[in-house]
Amino acid sequence: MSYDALLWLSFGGPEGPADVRPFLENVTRGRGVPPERLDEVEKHYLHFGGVSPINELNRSAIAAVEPLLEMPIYFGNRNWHPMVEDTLAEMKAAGVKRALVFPTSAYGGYSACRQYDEDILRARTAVGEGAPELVKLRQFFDHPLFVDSFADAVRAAAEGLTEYRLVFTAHSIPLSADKAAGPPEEGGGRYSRQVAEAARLVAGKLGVADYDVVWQSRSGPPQIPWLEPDIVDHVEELAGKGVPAVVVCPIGFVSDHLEVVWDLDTEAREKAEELGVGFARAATPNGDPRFAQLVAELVAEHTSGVQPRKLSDFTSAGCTVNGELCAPMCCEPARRPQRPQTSS
Ligand SMILES: CC1=C(CCC(=O)O)c2cc3nc(cc4[nH]c(cc5[nH]c(cc1n2)c(C)c5CCC(=O)O)c(CCC(=O)O)c4C)C(CCC(=O)O)=C3C
Ligand SMILES: [Fe+2]
Repeated sequence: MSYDALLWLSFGGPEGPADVRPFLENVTRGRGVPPERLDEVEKHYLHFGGVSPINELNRSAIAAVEPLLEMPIYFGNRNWHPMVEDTLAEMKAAGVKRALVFPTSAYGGYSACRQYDEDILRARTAVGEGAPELVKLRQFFDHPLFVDSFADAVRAAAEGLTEYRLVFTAHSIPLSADKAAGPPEEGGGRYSRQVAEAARLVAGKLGVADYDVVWQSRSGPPQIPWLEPDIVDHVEELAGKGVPAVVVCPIGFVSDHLEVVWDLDTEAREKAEELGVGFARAATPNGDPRFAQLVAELVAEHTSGVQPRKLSDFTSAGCTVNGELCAPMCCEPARRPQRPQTSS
């Protein structure tokens, strides 16, 4: 099959203080995130001048992939400019008929996979007649280039530390969302099981037998259970056990965006320093040439019949056409809690 372009589809982030609130409104529309949490998260963004690193990181990763492909790369986001519907309109105007889509998330689950299908659907609906056909690339949490990149990043972060605990972290999601992750017949938990598998593969590369998998960046009302433990609580627990240092590997993310530089480099690091625990954070793959190779290889699976490389036994998933689901009822969005109506 031939393709005219690659659409790089990401989350998006604000590029100035005035963008922060409207960006957060876009992210949380209809999701039952309490306003207090939004106020809190707004402060995290304003702490960095209202600029998330995510758009720049995507632009530099795209620049690294461009020389490896024989097709142009377009950049579009779910929550902030360039918005994917505008990008798709531009693609149509440029004569693109069929494109591959690289979503900047390695995992399954509603937020990590299915929501990108919804973005594809939304963009194609907005563009209407003549919208390019969009084929999404598969999940890559178990690709050897992804695993190797993280393994080397942990090695580099741990340099000089003689004794440390290796801690993997990924974005928390509600337990109900994790239960609904994957097709129902699989029994749920596709997101948390894939995160655990990626951690196992990286630890295996490093020859580390004992490590932890924890979660970060939870939001939503406190009465709703999310994946635990939280990274900051976990640092506290390790300190209580006398662990001298932690090396944190953000296995759930591909770039050093705000959830990484705030929740890990700021909050978790401050907690570690307060408790006298050494703290080092492994880099995410974004700046590693192997990440560019990974994207090029996922593309080549479609354009030149390259055999998919994967290190786990998980069923390959995520690759669908025009925002279709991977399977019936796959990664159903969890029912959002009803918020009491406030009159204004
Ligand atoms: C699984 C997952 C990933 C990894 C997969 C992927 O990478 O796609 C991810 C990535 C990201 N999450 C990000 C930012 C935010 N996520 C939020 C809220 C939420 N995330 C969730 C899940 C995930 N999120 C969930 C279940 C919520 C609750 C609301 C809802 O049910 O949808 C909120 C709202 C405020 C808050 O409550 O924190 C913000 C601002 C940024 C951009 C950072 C930047 O700007 O640099 C990135 C890459
Ligand atoms: Fe998020």
